[in-house]
Amino acid sequence: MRAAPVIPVLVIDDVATARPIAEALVAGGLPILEVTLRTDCALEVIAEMKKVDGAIVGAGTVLNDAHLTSATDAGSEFIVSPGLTEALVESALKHDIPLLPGISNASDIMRGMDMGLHHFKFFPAEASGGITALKAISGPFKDCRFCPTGGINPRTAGDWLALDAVLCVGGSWIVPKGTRDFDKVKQLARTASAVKLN
Ligand SMILES: O=C(O)C(=O)C[C@H](O)[C@H](O)COP(=O)(O)O
Repeated sequence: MRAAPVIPVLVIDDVATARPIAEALVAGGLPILEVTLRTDCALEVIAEMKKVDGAIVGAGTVLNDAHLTSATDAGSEFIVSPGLTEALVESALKHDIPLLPGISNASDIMRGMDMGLHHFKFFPAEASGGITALKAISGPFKDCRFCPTGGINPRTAGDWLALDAVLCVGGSWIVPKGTRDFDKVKQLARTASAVKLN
């Protein structure tokens, strides 16, 4: 979560674009890549992106033990989920892989803490009340850190990153769905990696 200010959330449906997209993101200063399991070829995309020097590739949209197992087998180095279940945490412990589960209220955080977690994705960040909500929710949990994701854009990323409780943000804006414009991806990554704290 500290390796880059922005984690690109990727929805890739053409394996042929996996490597050039990963190369563009790494060259643009965003080495942490979250490949969502939202497309049929996502596991192949993870394996392809892992071949790129400097890329740290994980799987997103991981909902259960079966997803986590196949994502780990494909070479994922971390796991992101929109929510938090005991089964998923147990699966991550079994596979000894870092897990960033989604939370959107105090009870979710407390369940996570009961299982030894202190780092969470705040999802869906804007729809859950935005910065005001995260400030209020994170108040009682001084040791917890967050990666807000969902509805964040280049104009608001700096506002989120300025919060002490926020280590990084996630977002899909860096790689528009279906893009083959890899120079543009590099440019968007450069801008995101240099985001100024507002
Ligand atoms: O697929 C998942 O596991 C998710 O949790 C959803 C993604 O994180 C958001 O869809 C990204 O949000 P946007 O940047 O607003 O597009």
